[in-house]
Amino acid sequence: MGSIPALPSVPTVKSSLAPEPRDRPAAGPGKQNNGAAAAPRVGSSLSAAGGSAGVSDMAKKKIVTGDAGYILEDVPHFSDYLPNLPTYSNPLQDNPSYSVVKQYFVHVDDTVPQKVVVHKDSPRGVHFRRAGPRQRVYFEADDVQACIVTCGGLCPGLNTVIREIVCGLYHMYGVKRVLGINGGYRGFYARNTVPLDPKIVNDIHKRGGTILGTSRGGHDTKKIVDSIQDRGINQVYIIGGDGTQRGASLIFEEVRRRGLKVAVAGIPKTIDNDIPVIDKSFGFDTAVEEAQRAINAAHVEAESVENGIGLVKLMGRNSGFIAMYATLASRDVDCCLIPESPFYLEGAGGLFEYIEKRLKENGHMVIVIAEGAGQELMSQSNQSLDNGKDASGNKLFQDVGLWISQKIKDHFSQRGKMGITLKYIDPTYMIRAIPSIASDNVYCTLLAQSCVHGTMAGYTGFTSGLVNGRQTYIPFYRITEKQNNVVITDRMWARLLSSTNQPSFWSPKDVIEDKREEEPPTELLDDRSCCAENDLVGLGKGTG
Ligand SMILES: Nc1ncnc2c1ncn2[C@@H]1O[C@H](COP(=O)(O)OP(=O)(O)O)[C@@H](O)[C@H]1O
Ligand SMILES: O=P(O)(O)OC[C@H]1O[C@](O)(COP(=O)(O)O)[C@@H](O)[C@@H]1O
Ligand SMILES: [Mg+2]
Repeated sequence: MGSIPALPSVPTVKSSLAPEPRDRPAAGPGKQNNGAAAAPRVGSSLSAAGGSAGVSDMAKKKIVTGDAGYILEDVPHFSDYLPNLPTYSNPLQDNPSYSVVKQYFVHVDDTVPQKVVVHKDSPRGVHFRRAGPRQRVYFEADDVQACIVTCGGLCPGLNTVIREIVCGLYHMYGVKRVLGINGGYRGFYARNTVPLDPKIVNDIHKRGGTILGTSRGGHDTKKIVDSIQDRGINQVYIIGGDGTQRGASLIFEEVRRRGLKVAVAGIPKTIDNDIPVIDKSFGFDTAVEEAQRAINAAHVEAESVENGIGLVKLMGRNSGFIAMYATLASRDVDCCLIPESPFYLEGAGGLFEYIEKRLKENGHMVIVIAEGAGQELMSQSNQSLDNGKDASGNKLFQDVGLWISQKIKDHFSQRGKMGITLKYIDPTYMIRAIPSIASDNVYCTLLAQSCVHGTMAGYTGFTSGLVNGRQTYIPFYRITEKQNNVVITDRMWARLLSSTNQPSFWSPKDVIEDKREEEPPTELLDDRSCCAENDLVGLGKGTG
């Protein structure tokens, strides 16, 4: 964490766990009731945020420390760089739907722990600011000009998030002016905008894709912030994955450098579930559900012929979560191959040996492979193949499904080997393009509403995300500094191995080396207990 200089003006205060009274008086003139002031000890680390690409020294960490090793990785707030802004009472307190809710406003000291499994003497550890409505807001409804942009690859639920931002702003805060930015980041400066209101977005959650369009590449910070200024935009909602959040961080820094009262907020999107810290990304459950259809088809094809093999490729560039969860859910899969678990084809303990064994035992088998699996094997066997990068700089992969199908066919066509029939199914874009299922729709709604509450309350430079079942505000650098990957020395991968009976392709020595991992990844289903009062009970949580 490095040394955290204490700010002399902020007294050391013990956190109170008492709920914030509903009728707590408004902050007086010149005071902002934004939560940061109640923090025990606040520091600002001057180190580059996480050192990740695209995040400069300006992205200062806002760290608050407290007793017993408590650390709050806080998010920026207008009051950090725009002193004495006026605040207003939250219109939700007069909203008939919400005004009856007991303790509707989030207590200024509420934070959410990153780790919920602790030992008696372990430090309290890292926390994130709890998301939700605050008593005081930094915008009057008529002054808000919001905009929404979607970037990167498609993901089920994008339209739901758009819908719920528009409806949340409109119905909860009375905000009427919301613009859609067309075609991703480059839309800020190269395309026309579209006005959005609850009527226009009413049915869009039933459609796949994004009504705003999306793109890769085209992030030009200066042009984007110029456009934000020219259009009088003061709330920017950016929906996208790791690359998008890096871009959002740069926009936030430039906005702050120019001293603009513009809230920049991200909503994490990735079908691959490769974003760290958060419990899971929206659209993931939909993807796992839809993958079942492809796996079922592969299974039907395989079991209908002698020595049938059904092979399904699923998305997952660097993280094999979809493949792992689709496999665990299906129970028809005999082998799951993911980028995090290197495998080999020939010889003892290799894939070919396992296929032969499985076919002899069962007469057919199903293999699921994530698109990023086996890339090193492919480049070894054909070193000249380099597919280059996409417009965002993401490495483009060769089709591992086609490659491995051919390898398996070649192997079993050798003299003396058993004859096989292999059917290869690539449902990847079909999975990505469908509308989100019900549970993802609820999740999208909470993410969008949390984001709206945060920007209205003057927070900026944050991503809204679910941490241990609670909605939180997470600083951009925590989202972009690393990737969420399947940890193959965790219980979840062991569960998969025991359900498929596939070889681990690992020697005990490899496993010992991998145990040097510092921090466990976020997992959708793990052994963490689920508290009854969770913001989203049951979502992504199971007993394992
Ligand atoms: N390091 C970066 N700095 C600024 N913008 C970035 C960066 N990486 C990606 N972007 C922009 O974010 C958008 C989406 O990125 P991409 O990697 O394609 O998808 P995702 O956000 O889903 O990971 C693109 O418009 C791209 O230009
Ligand atoms: O063909 P495209 O649209 O460039 O995207 C393919 C990639 O997009 C993904 O769905 C992930 O996209 P993001 O990084 O945008 O979330 C990968 O699974 C896949 O490799
Ligand atoms: Mg990405």
